[in-house]
Amino acid sequence: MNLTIESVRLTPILVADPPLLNTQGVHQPYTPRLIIEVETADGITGIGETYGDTKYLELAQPFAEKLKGRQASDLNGLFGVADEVAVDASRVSGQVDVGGLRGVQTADKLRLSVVSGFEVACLDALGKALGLPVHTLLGGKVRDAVEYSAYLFYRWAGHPEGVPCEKDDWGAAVDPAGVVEQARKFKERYGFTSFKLKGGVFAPEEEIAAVRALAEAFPGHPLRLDPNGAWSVETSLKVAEELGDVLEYLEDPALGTPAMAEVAARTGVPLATNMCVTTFAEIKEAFTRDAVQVVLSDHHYWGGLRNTQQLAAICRTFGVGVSMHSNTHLGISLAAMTHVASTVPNLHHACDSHYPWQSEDVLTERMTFESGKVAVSDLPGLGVELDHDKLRFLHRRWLDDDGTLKDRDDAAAMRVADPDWTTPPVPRW
Ligand SMILES: O=C([O-])C(=O)C[C@H](O)[C@@H](O)C(=O)[O-]
Ligand SMILES: [Mg+2]
Repeated sequence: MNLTIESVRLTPILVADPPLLNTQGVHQPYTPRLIIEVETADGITGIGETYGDTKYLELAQPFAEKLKGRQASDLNGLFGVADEVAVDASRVSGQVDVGGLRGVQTADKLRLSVVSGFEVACLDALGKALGLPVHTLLGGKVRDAVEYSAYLFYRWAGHPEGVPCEKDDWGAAVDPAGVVEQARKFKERYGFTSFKLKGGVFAPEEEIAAVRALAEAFPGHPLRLDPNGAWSVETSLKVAEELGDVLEYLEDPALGTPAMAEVAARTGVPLATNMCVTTFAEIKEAFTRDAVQVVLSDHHYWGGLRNTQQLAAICRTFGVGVSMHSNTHLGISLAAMTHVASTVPNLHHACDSHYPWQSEDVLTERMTFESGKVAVSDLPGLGVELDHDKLRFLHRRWLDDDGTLKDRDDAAAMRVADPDWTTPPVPRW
């Protein structure tokens, strides 16, 4: 068996995205992703997926070059390769990432976000070469299916008039009734039994009313609310008090570890985060201050599936819960998330996934949810197959774009509807 990497193909694409609202604006009609193909000397191809914005592409190109001639099995070596790739300082502000709402932006995190796509592709190739599923390469699954939660968003029925986009049948959700209706559709279509509402969009009272309406419509179902740090400590505490009886956890009510620690000290409602613990360096302060009770891992920016396992082990050591965060992603990443989640013993909360919002994919067969769960594949590698025609079609869309959509910008998308829109200050309420 020859696992030498002979070629690496990088294909940036634009995929349709609905008008999902968050505290910074609204999703653009198309969002960038990068599809990675790693081919071994034996002609085996492994696939991976990660963020597709320019700053990731800039790193992925030199990274891909350095990978040629290395072994697909040399997963630890990927981090050394990443260290050799220079990050343009202007790409990392050290501030919270405005495009993706996933915490501070650092050069290391950018590198890890690229490493993760290659690590998944190498694991897929390795699994196919050995005839083993990715979960076996990760030490073996401890469950046969992984549970996901319905990721509810306030949204418009469609993108603003005149904006080229794909249509969908979800309808608008801008009030409690709309949110409940959306949750019903999620339950009907995918069988989800826990619900997360993306908040920070409307005033807290309106979002409290929406979560109350969900609790009435779905009694006993786990509920979460995530305003992406849009609230002050006092507002966070007020929401926690009003919704404490129905929330499984409150996600990033306030921005940053000090504010989260203050909220956590004064409420019994568990706090989850994908904003203040997003790198290994951030763990110590957050855990010693008891600022968070659940960390939402994300293999994309934590640096891959094995780093996700390491994060889970640290959480287990400190008695902190673990689950999964999601940005817009396609089926390759859902497959990767499912493999790693199946190996984490202490994963006791349903994971987030944007996948139901994505009408387009690059797989020959879409991933499916049964009773809110994705079955863990036992096929070699990730157990999914790339559809090259679909990939070409979505790449063509990326090539044809004039640059407006090549970098995610929720504020710019919002300005199409509201020309005066600027990213709100934090805390917003
Ligand atoms: O905090 C979170 O769960 C996210 O940031 C997930 C996504 O980025 C979501 O907020 C979005 O895409 O608008
Ligand atoms: Mg979040």
